[in-house]
Formats: sequence, C-alpha cells, structure tokens
Amino acid sequence: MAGTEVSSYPPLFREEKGSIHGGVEGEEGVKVGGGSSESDPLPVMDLECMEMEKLGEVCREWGIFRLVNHGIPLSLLSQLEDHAKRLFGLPFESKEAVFTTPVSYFWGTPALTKSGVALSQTPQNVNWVEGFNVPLSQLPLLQTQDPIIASFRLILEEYGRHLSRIARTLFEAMAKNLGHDPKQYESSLDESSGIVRVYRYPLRPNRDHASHMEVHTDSSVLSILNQDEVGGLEVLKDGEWLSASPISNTLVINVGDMMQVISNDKYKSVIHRVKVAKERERLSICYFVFPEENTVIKSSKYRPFSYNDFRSQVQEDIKTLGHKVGLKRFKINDDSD
Ligand SMILES: O=C(O)CCC(=O)C(=O)O
Ligand SMILES: [Fe+2]
Repeated sequence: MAGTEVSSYPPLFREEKGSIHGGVEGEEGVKVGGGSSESDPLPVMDLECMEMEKLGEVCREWGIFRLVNHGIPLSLLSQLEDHAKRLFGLPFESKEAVFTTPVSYFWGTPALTKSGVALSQTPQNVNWVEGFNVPLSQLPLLQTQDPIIASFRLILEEYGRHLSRIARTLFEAMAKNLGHDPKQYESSLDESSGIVRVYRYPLRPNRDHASHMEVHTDSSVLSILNQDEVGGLEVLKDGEWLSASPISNTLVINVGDMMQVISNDKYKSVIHRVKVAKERERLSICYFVFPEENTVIKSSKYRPFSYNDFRSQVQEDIKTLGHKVGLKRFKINDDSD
C-alpha cells in the first residue's frame, strides 16, 4: 500500500522507520483488548431502541459507550476508510500543499486553530498522528479536479449527514434524561459546527509505551468515533486504563466537556488517550459537534461562558502552558490553578 511509503510521513516520523520490529506488546495495568466482544469493557447502547435509564447511568458513570444499530451503511464506512488510506499515501509535501482550506492537513497535534492550522508543539510532546480536518459545513467549498478527492468529498458529505442525525438523536435523549426542556437547549448542539478528523497513527516502533495521542478530554458536546481493526483507544475508568477494542460496525460515543457543563456535572467528559499496541498503522475517523459558538451555556457549576470563550481559553493555555486546562478554568469555587 502506498501508505507505508516513508515519504508519505512527516519528516519527524521517518527516523525510526528502519526498525519496525520489536513493537509495543501492551503494558502492565492496562487491559489490552484483542478486538472480540468478550474483551470489550464498554457499555453498549442501541440507537434503534434507546434505553433512557441506562443512557443516563452510562453517561454519569462512564462518559463513553459503544453504539450499535447506528444506521450508517458498512459500505460507506469502508469507502471512507479506503479513500483516507489513499490520500494518506500521497507524499507528505503533496498533502501539505493540496489540503489547506477548507479541508486542512495537520500532523503532530490534534490541537488546531479555528481555521484548521496545527498549534505548534515541542518535539517532546509531539503526538504521533497526522490527519485531515474537515469542517463539514464548508465541504461544498472544496474545489478539486482530482477524482479521488472529489469522491472523498461526496463520501464525507453523506457520512456527515449520518453523524448529524446520530448526534441530534443522542443529544435529545440525553437532554430528556436530564429533565431539560429540549426547546431551551436546542442551540446547545449546533450541527453546522460538526467537524470530522481523519487520523492516521504511523508506526512508532522504538518508543515502548509512548502515547500516539496524549491524555485528554474532548471539548465537544459529543464525539463519535469510528476506528479501524488495529485499535488503541484507551479510557480511564476508576483509575484504570481500559482498552476500547475495535468492533466492526459499531461506533464509540464520547461525552465531551460541553455536555458535562450542560448536564451540570452529572455526566462526565471521559478521559482518554491513544496508544497503539500493535506493529501496525492505525486509522480512525472522529466527529466532534459543538454548541452554537456565541450562545452562553447555562450551568450552576460554571460561570457563564460560550463555546467561543472556551475554545479561546484552550488555545491560549496550549500556547502558554503547552496543555489544555479545560473546564477548571470556568468552574465556580474551584481554587486549583
Ligand atoms: O483516534 C482516536 O481513537 C481518538 C482520537 C481522539 O481522542 C480525539 O481526536 O480527540
Ligand atoms: Fe479525544
């Protein structure tokens, strides 16, 4: 596959390419799932038959769950994966030159500016990832003569419609479970803010136990993840890292920071990271959806702020401190930091 050509990696990722054997075997204290449903620790929710009580319990105790019966055709998922692999296989310089706006190419960090440019990262805390950032509402502006990019766009548009539907359905069920008036909370989920990130995690052979994506929570209301069969997503639950195994035709849903605020801290924004424990490249496709950016989010636990305020604070913290501080910045009576 073209994707394994060394020239398709950012230069920093090429140095260790010579010795791809002796990869990471897992780690003590981490249950590394083998991809079968027996080893899957995540609670499972069915989109076609939503159990409201269980949904509330899962969002309070886990902040993450597996979704089945999501209604996205398998053929669409595999077409998307196929196209992503072909585009990642282009030479690094072409990816940088071709994908600027509205779809941008980035590497080394998932922290991007509003226009999709990577915030700079020191070599010590570089994330072993590259990706395409796709603001769904701007996809029609992507002009191209390239047939693969043109069909990538069409596939993403269709995928985006499914994700909006899934996010809206889940959000309404969560609002109902929280006893919120759905009308009042309508602008807390703005489908036009939806972003898809297509990630490729290259091999990292000589860095046993190093993260491919560092520990974090998502800033979104909800995130919807579709990972390939390699796996590597890990979730912190009761002080233990659990592996969210890849299971075909299922999605993983994360409660994000904004949902935690909307729920007055009843739901929790899940702490997670990516560590690829196999000698294989990994591909994942993540969707993030946010509140309407200027609407003030009401909560008794936080001072009033909009998503715009939150994003600016996160970006400032990453620039000045090197990491996201997150919700603590807005919490009432929190004396930390
Ligand atoms: O690639 C994954 O599985 C997760 C990525 C992630 O956590 C993120 O982009 O926030
Ligand atoms: Fe994440």
